[in-house]
Amino acid sequence: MDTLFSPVHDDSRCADTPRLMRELDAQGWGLLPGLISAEDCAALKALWPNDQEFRNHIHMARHGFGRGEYKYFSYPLPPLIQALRRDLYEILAPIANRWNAYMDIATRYPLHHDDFLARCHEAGQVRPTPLLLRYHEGDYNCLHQDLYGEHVFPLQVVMLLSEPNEDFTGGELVLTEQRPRMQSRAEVVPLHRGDAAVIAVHHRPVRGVRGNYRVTMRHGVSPIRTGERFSAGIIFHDAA
Ligand SMILES: O=C(O)CCC(=O)C(=O)O
Ligand SMILES: [Fe+2]
Repeated sequence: MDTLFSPVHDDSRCADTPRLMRELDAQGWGLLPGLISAEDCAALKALWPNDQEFRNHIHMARHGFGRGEYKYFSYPLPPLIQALRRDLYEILAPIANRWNAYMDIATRYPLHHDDFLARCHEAGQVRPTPLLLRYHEGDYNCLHQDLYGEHVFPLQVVMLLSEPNEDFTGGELVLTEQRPRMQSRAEVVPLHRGDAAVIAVHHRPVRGVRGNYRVTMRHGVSPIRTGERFSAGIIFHDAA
């Protein structure tokens, strides 16, 4: 899985960082097309039955989260997930800091993930949050926010590991945003296998006539109509 490094370190990918920033600022989410290879998608899916890779197995229906399953990885994370979590954090921390400045939130994020994790761990948020998700026909993921304690990194990454219209139909990643005193707006994120979306965890800044204001974001997955859909999530804060 060492090949997993290449996308983030590839120059063409780095050159896309300004585009990612523009997308995030304009809509609260942005794409990282082809972040991981088809082989890496297959390797991640193949981890599903390996219980020693995971700390917890959640059946979403039992908690009212929707229908389908997910598993939180344990430490040490698989090398690909570990590398992506560290490298993507470094790309996203400056954006997160700018967003907090726009939203008048005092918190600033260190530029390296290890330092941010140390902050989480000191506060008792020590459990790893990256996860692998599996959905079958009829499964779905209710709109939610991945908050796991006081410390929150405001951006997260969702990687699609299956190919729409080949491996599954339906099952779209859906984002909603709720603006003060307005009705909610929904958007579908177009992903192919190997693509990732960077999404806001709970808030994003929107420029208004009287300055910036805070919009509440949620994400979920629409029902899978046919087939099997795998995804993986990278959340940068750890859980209490
Ligand atoms: O399956 C998906 O696309 C969404 C997964 C999710 O909720 C997450 O990674 O936090
Ligand atoms: Fe989520």
